[in-house]
Amino acid sequence: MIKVGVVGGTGYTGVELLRLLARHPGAQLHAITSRGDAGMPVSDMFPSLRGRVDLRFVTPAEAALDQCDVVFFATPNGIAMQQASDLVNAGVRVIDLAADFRIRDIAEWEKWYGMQHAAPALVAEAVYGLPERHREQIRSARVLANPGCYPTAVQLGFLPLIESGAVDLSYLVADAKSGVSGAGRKAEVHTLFAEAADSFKAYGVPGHRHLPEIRQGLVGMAGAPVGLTFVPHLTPMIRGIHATLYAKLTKDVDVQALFENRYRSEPFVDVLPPGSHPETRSVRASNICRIAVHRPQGGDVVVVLSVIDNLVKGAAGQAVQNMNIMFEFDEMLGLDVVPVSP
Ligand SMILES: NC(=O)C1=CN([C@@H]2O[C@H](COP(=O)(O)OP(=O)(O)OC[C@H]3O[C@@H](n4cnc5c(N)ncnc54)[C@H](OP(=O)(O)O)[C@@H]3O)[C@@H](O)[C@H]2O)C=CC1
Ligand SMILES: CC(=O)N[C@@H](CCC(=O)OP(=O)(O)O)C(=O)O
Repeated sequence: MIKVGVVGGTGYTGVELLRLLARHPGAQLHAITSRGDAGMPVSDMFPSLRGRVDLRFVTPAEAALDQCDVVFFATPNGIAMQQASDLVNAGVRVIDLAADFRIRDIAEWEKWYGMQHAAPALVAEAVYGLPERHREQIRSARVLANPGCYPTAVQLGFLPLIESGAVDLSYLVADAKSGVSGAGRKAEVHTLFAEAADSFKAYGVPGHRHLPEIRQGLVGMAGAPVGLTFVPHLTPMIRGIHATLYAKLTKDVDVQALFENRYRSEPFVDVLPPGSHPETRSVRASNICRIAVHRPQGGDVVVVLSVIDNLVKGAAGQAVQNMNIMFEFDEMLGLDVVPVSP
């Protein structure tokens, strides 16, 4: 049984971690932090966890995180980088759900995140936790950079095409839509019901902070520069990401077979039969990414549809999947959840 700490247990990804960890047979919750709600029983804030989590929130200072085997940071960007060195030096493994360790180029990270990086040396050793690509490195990671939600859906959708050299790397398009929980639980005007419901909009078109993360991943797959256009949208749903990806084929390949072969042994990627159109609700509350691949009218444009639950495969579920790999548990332990439908 490993001892687990969660920093930021009152946020959307934090409570999703608690939901998954509470039923994980190899993990014991040791401390769950909140600065604003320290002292409150976790199950008072989240009645869904009554009988499952009997801890109270504690402040990060009270949490004795150095007693843990692993600490998850479900905090805003810029928090984990301040505490990770001390934890790693105390023998604690760190899984950051924020972006502090995702971008290898420190100057690039500082440009997009608007702050100075506090732990550049740890960025150099951190492992990017997309298991479908980096499973071997994840096993021994001391600092694990859990991928962003959009980057997970987009990279899994492009991966077979780019690895096989089947597409024109100079013109890749990712048109992605997210539910409102992607913006977190903190109060903000643009996520108010009257602002976000019954409406639909793009944002971040000139540049979103997930652009450099996705580009870094695609360049790693290709071993060459890529030209990527990424446009995120906010949709009036709570959970889910739907990424529609476009690329131009440079050779005549059976794209269905390409995807099926690449993901045949992946427990959390489901390649749907030809002609399918995956819905976000088909992955709701699960760690599954469902993918369909099309060549409309048999042309040379390939269209990939990739759906995930942003809070699960896009955050807490992938983080638990990474924990399972790091601690040599079965990769599906605690994650064999049937999606909720409708
Ligand atoms: N929502 C999503 O779909 C996804 C989110 N992420 C990333 O995961 C992280 C968490 O996101 P989300 O759960 O949505 O965020 P929320 O805003 O919902 O929650 C943030 C949590 O962090 C705590 N917190 C805030 N500031 C600090 C601090 N300075 N020190 C310690 N704890 C702090 C808050 O509690 P308190 O203030 O009481 O301490 C709260 O529990 C973010 O970096 C986000 O970008 C990644 C993928 C998807
Ligand atoms: C709908 C919405 O606002 N989504 C967030 C992205 C989700 C997120 O929290 O980003 P990370 O995965 O990098 O942590 C945004 O666009 O900023």
